[in-house]
Amino acid sequence: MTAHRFTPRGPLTGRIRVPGDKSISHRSLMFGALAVGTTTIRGLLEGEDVLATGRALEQMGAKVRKADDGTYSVDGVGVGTLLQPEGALDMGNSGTSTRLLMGLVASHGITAAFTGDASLSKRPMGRVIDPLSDMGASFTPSPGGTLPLITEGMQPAVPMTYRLPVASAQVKSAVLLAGLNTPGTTTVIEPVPTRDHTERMLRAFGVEVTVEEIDGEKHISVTGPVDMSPCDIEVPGDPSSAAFFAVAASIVPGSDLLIENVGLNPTRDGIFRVLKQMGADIDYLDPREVGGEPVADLQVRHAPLTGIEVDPDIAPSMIDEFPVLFVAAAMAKGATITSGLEELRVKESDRLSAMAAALKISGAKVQEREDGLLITGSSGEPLPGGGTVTTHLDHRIAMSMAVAGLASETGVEIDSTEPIATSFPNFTALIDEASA
Ligand SMILES: O=C(O)C1=C[C@@H](OP(=O)(O)O)[C@@H](O)[C@H](O)C1
Ligand SMILES: C=C(OP(=O)(O)O)C(=O)O
Repeated sequence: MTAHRFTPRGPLTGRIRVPGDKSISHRSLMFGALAVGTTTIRGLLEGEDVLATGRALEQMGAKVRKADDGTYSVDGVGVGTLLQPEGALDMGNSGTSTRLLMGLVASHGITAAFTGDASLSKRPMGRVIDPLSDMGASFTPSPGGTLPLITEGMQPAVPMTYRLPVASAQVKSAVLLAGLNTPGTTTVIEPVPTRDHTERMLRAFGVEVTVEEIDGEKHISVTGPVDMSPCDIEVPGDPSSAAFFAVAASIVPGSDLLIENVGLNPTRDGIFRVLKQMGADIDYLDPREVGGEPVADLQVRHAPLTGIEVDPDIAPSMIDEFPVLFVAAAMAKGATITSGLEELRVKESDRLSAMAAALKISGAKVQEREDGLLITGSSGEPLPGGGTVTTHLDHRIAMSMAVAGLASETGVEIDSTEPIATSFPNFTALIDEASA
């Protein structure tokens, strides 16, 4: 483990470009593997999670290549013809890889073992095992419904209508991906909207996806088995990565930073809406479309923030951004109250307790509640900093507390910087670049 102290620096200025969106990168590789022919992907995130997806797809017959100019290509095997993988599929730290690939395997006549790191091996897989079992797949999980586990697919699988019991794009996508090779119509009912990259990108690969709104709920259907045509994809910048820099520029005095090419899909942009409600100075420049997704350049200037009560309904559109929002709240004037965040307890770490502990060690006033945090901010005063923060193999805890370090008196030490490569390999280099 490599510990690192993120120390206060000058303002963040200039222009930076964050890497490609993690959710879109996973899906572009998976759908490329299911198409017959060659898909090209520009701007793929080369984070550990996405690379784990790529390796697993290669084990199942796809060919993933990187050209000299950085463009990736995927030679797909076609829906229904994924190959039996020889060894276990090592999912590393990635919940998205695991749950979506379990969905794919579930409707193919193959058996796959899924393994992962200590963090991933604690995360609940019952949420995908339940619906995929109803479609005919069999599972042998570890006690508690966790990894390591074996998925035995069923071909042909049985179509179903599944109402999501938790707001989860991963569960939605797992069922829809199983539906691609299932004869008949598979429908997911989504009471609360979650990120819709699966629906958008399947259409780009030639799949008919219907979305009906009934009594305020979305009914999302695919009718299998489908044929998928290859596609040229451009991956927009990841709003979840941009969020660290939006908060850093908001809380470090004198900052004026342009973050280029940030994805602003309405199912993902909650963090920017909440920061603006708190008084952040964020402008969207040159709004446009990249790869079927809304994108803009974000101009972020330092601004005094005020605590708010965050509407729990916005949570799904910023589910990964709460750790860094908590850092913004710790620097705001007054109290920030969050609720309805039970899902944060089953991410790479228990993000409510990990962030409460990390912020307290750094001198912030935090009260942990069952479903959220109550944070009383410092009114813009730097946090004292000091102790070493435990990141629990969680990239978002590491990067959030790195941002806190930039606005602290003495810096914040992260126990391990390795998890950062999961989603944002050049994070530290970009901090250096923006604060040079
Ligand atoms: O579908 C996806 O790409 C993701 C969905 C979210 O997880 P849940 O669906 O479990 O909320 C999110 O936390 C994760 O980083 C990526
Ligand atoms: C929750 C996350 O990812 P995953 O579920 O794919 O591990 C994340 O990136 O914050």
